[in-house]
Amino acid sequence: MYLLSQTPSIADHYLSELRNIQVQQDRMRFRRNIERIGSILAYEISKSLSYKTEKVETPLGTAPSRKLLKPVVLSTVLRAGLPMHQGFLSVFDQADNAFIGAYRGHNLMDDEFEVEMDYITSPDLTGKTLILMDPMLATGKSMEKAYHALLRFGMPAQTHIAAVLASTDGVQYLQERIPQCRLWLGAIDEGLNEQYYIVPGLGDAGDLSFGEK
Ligand SMILES: O=P(O)(O)OC[C@H]1O[C@H](OP(=O)(O)OP(=O)(O)O)[C@H](O)[C@@H]1O
Ligand SMILES: O=c1cc[nH]c(=O)[nH]1
Ligand SMILES: [Mg+2]
Repeated sequence: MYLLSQTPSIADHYLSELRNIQVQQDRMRFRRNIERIGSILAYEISKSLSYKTEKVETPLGTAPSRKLLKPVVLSTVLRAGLPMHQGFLSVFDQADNAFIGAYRGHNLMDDEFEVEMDYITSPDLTGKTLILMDPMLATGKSMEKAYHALLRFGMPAQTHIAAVLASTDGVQYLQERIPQCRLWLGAIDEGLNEQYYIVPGLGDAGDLSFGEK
């Protein structure tokens, strides 16, 4: 597991703004900060990927260079994932893209919820590098369900899962159920409240980005 907050950086400043109840009223800044952390995580993931070496022709000669070995597919859970997706896409600009419509459907009988999925689209994933992202990893149910739903589009060579903010429970949930996926996280908070929101967290990332549902 990679944890961005382990090393102090400008990403901490972006995360502090994301959490701040006053600053987060500025929806554009909120989306932009999610996007910026997305780009940083994308860069960190890029260091773990494989590259082929080839020569590139410059106006003055030829230079050795590296190119990504395998195609990357960026996959995002709607809605809150959209700004993060944009941040990843600015790094992996040639990537193909997958989208999953998922939301927490509440069971009226108790406080539990099931993740409802009503839309999924993806290119063939066979042999590719899949990066699945969602800014919030709370219980981990959305991410796990999204991953398994994506497998019907083919088995990726490797899967990376990225989140801006995760809960300890969510991390454990994914590590137990899909240990083959590598986790890339901005920060981890200890708590989950009765509604399964991350505490102290930042609130509802989808609502803060796009307005209340
Ligand atoms: O780890 P989990 O417990 O599954 O929770 C995380 C999910 O919950 C949020 O989505 P939400 O249902 O609020 O939808 P939204 O993005 O449309 O706001 C968030 O964006 C994740 O997708
Ligand atoms: O804390 C949380 C949990 C799920 N979704 C969010 O947006 N925030
Ligand atoms: Mg939401």
